[in-house]
Amino acid sequence: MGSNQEASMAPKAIRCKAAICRNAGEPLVIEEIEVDPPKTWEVRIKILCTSLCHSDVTLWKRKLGPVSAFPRIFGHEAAGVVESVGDHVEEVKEGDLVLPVFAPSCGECRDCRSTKSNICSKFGVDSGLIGMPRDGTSRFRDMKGDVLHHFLGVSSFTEYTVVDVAHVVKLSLDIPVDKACLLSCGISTGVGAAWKVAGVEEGSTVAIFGLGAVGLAVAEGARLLGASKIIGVDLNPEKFEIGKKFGLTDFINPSTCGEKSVSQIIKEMTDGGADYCFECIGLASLMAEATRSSREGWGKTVILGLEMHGSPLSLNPYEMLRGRSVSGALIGGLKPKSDIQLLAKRYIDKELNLEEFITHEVSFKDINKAFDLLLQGKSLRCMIWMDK
Ligand SMILES: NC(=O)c1ccc[n+]([C@@H]2O[C@H](COP(=O)([O-])OP(=O)(O)OC[C@H]3O[C@@H](n4cnc5c(N)ncnc54)[C@H](O)[C@@H]3O)[C@@H](O)[C@H]2O)c1
Ligand SMILES: [Zn+2]
Ligand SMILES: [Zn+2]
Repeated sequence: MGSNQEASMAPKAIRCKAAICRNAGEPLVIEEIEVDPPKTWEVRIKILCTSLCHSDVTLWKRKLGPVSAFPRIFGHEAAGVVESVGDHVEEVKEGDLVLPVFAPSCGECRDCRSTKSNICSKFGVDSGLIGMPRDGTSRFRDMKGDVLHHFLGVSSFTEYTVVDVAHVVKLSLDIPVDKACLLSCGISTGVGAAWKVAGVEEGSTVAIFGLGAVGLAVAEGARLLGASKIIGVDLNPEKFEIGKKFGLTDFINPSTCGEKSVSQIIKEMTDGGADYCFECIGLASLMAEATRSSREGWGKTVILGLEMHGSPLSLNPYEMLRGRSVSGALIGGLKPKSDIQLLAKRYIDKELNLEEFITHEVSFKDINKAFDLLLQGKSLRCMIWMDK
């Protein structure tokens, strides 16, 4: 084939619509942008649907620091199809259903080869935080030619995005795309934390601080693993009714506890403290309270919340000496490329409840409504459809 023909077949930049955040905390603006072709090891994805996770909101609000960069394309929970691939990409091809995920896996580093870790040490924790993970540059430009920053290796609030193949999970086409989308972050985080990080056992007691999609996915995971008591803690009383669909058996509203602390009440309800506690809000004070709610001897607390204010966690060492442990996890300790496929299968097999997490749907042009709904505590996940 002549070089002219080859050049004409090579993927070109695409013009499409994206929801851009120009300044921290400001509503997103739908603008036309240009998305570069995928470079070596990269995949260009046509996003079909995306949803809003609280981590988007926390970092959308943040004005300063290394994770803050504007203008930016947020979004990291999505499903799409491969539009084109760069050199060396063999794992996926045009037309495949894929999830872009914020947690990378190279498949070769010490962590990727170990069953004990899901934190790829080749790419590190900040992979793709504001630019492409291998060279730090952007594949997005606005119509003035100015660079738009990436977000968490994904940037899904755009009709087309480019991600590194390390951030791609391939799924079979038999899962509906909106259910698949949920598995790209929040629901995998919660279910994975109960399953892989805590290892919840049959008959055990569980306490969950924060009943958003992540907290309720912990409940769903604990329900599937046979927990006997699943206590939810949330300031929003409406979360008890909805939580029952995911196996919640008890509810505590911290604002109506009177003299007693939440940990005291949990200890009374569980004969000494819950076997497994989870923090799914993002407040250091509640991470400590969750730890105090866990049982002496073997109680384990799993931190999932992204601390909203960057505050440090303060624990009483005497309480820790009495046999408690604390750990944290990204994306529920899952190995994204293999474990998310297992969760998709459990949905197909009608075991894992995904439907009830989608409480609202909006078209892409109304993306700011998804922010309002989450901030008002009305939605679990609002599905944002690109073609509606
Ligand atoms: N570790 C990970 O890999 C990972 C992945 C996804 C999300 N997250 C984090 O998990 C957390 C939850 O995300 P989400 O999308 O479910 O959020 P969400 O906003 O849907 O849910 C948060 C819940 O916490 C409740 N809440 C807020 N303040 C409270 C308080 N002081 N006391 C009791 N309840 C309170 C709210 O009413 C709400 O129900 C966030 O911090 C998010 O950044 C972490
Ligand atoms: Zn998320
Ligand atoms: Zn790796």
